[in-house]
Amino acid sequence: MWSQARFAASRLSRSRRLFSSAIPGPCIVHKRGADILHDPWFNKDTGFPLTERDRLGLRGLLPPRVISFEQQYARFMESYRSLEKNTKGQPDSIAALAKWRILNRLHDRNETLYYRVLIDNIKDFAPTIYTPTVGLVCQNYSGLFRRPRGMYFSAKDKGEMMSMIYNWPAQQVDMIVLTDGSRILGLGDLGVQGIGIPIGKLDMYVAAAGINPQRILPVMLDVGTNNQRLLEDRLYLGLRQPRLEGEEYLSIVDEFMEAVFTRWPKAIVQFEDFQMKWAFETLERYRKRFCMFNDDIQGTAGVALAGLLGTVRAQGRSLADFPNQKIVVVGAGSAGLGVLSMAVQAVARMTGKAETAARNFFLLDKDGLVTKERKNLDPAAAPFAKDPGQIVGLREGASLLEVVKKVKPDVLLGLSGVGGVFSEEVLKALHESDSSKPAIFAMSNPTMNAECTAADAFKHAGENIVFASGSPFENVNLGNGKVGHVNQANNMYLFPGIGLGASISGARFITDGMLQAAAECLASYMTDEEIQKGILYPSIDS
Ligand SMILES: NC(=O)C1=CN([C@@H]2O[C@H](COP(=O)(O)OP(=O)(O)OC[C@H]3O[C@@H](n4cnc5c(N)ncnc54)[C@H](O)[C@@H]3O)[C@@H](O)[C@H]2O)C=CC1
Ligand SMILES: CC(=O)C(=O)O
Ligand SMILES: [Mg+2]
Repeated sequence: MWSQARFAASRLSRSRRLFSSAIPGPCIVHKRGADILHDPWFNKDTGFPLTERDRLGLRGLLPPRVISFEQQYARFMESYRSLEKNTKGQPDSIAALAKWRILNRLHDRNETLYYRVLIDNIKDFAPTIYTPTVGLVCQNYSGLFRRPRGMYFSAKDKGEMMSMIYNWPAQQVDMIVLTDGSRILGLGDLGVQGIGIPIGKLDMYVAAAGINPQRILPVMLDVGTNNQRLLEDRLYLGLRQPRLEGEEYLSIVDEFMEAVFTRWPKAIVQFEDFQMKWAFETLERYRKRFCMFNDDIQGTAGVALAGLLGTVRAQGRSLADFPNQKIVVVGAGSAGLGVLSMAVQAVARMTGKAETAARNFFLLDKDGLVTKERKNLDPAAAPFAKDPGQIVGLREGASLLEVVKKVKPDVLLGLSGVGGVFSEEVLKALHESDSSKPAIFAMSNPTMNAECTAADAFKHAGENIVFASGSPFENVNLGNGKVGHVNQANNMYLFPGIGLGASISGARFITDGMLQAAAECLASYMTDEEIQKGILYPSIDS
């Protein structure tokens, strides 16, 4: 079991790792003078000691006083705290963007200080650099853009990518997060503006897995957008054309993958926020050729499975009881289907019966309960479609309320991207479920797209629930000193470890077995005491 001592040891080794890889021993800077001050990888601002100022041609380019790293750190945190105070009472989006701006400016100026600040305050800053604020940043990216970060490959670069990849200044890249911007969180197609997601994900790699920030690369593959508002926006920074489709689309992704693995054969590519059809197709196309994975399908599934196993324990049942859990999954997209596939594999392993492994799982999409009677049934959803004979009292397309009333599930898990679909009626119906401790996973992002809020879940489904959401909510005060614990069921608990594990083991491919091991490992961190309090995942700052 995970003890305090191990926590402390792991934090220590993580920070050592960060410093040993982020600031490699004999770090040779090939730049001089002002070029160094304008390079966030090497810039120390006023922190350059006098000897370095002489050696690097910086004398006279900085005010004379040398400010230590610790003083710079304290000064930044002071500015941040005063900004926090000054934006209190302002609309949430204004305050959130102000916090993002101050962090982003530091990121653009001095990465060493930025990552130190981020790692030490990850719990406070994750909602800014990651969900929910990163969603707002993507929505407004063309207006917020000041300095480029990462690489942009567009449909106009066809035939050029092999040479373009050598424009990236780092000799070595370990982790790439790639998006085509087609399904950014629950916000839909944001085209080139989706670059904010790879940037935020890679910040988590540095903060949580100690990956060297000079060896990460956020990438936007701009194949156009079908977002009319963006196409009409004269300040939009991406290609103003409809998305490429079919073979034209795939040839762009193929060319990118070939270019990346030619220059960096040991890199790992994480596919992120691709619309469902391309998420599945690219995973199948590349997973046996390159070291890659799809975070929305596979990372999310691992985190959800860890939470589902924790839920069984929270109900006071043995893990062997997992196959008997009745689970309703709302959302048949890349994330929902990824979760179901992994949960079904887990049940099949436990029972040895693959044919009946999906028996207790129910899948709904925007047209309601998915059954074998569904016209144009998506092949990816077919393994989870119910046989009409199996669901007495329910029909094809039954509403969520009907399903919850009839099935009386142990778990209601949302990956629909639709805010509020776990309505008051649905939550009250769950209150009547058979389960000793029903669980609600409102996993869609950002906050406004969550299937329900934490407060509504505890209010309508009762205090005896387990609650998790994709974006953070505050714990809920239930009165009489009782607290409704809010978990953050987000793939951020797994992807940094998947990338780090694949990288340091030199894995050539990322297999289902590795993802399953990651999920089980995450679940095993939790003590019985925590699980009894409804805590399913470790605290973010650990
Ligand atoms: N917490 C986490 O770690 C993660 C959360 N997500 C979130 O999950 C959401 C969905 O992501 P994807 O599966 O990739 O999207 P997707 O677009 O592939 O799938 C969305 C699914 O929801 C269904 N849906 C839409 N309206 C519905 C309604 N009213 N009732 C029931 N189902 C409805 C659609 O039919 C579709 O099957 C997004 O908001 C995303 O942010 C995704 C990955 C990880
Ligand atoms: C967390 C995440 O990957 C998503 O919402 O898409
Ligand atoms: Mg995602």
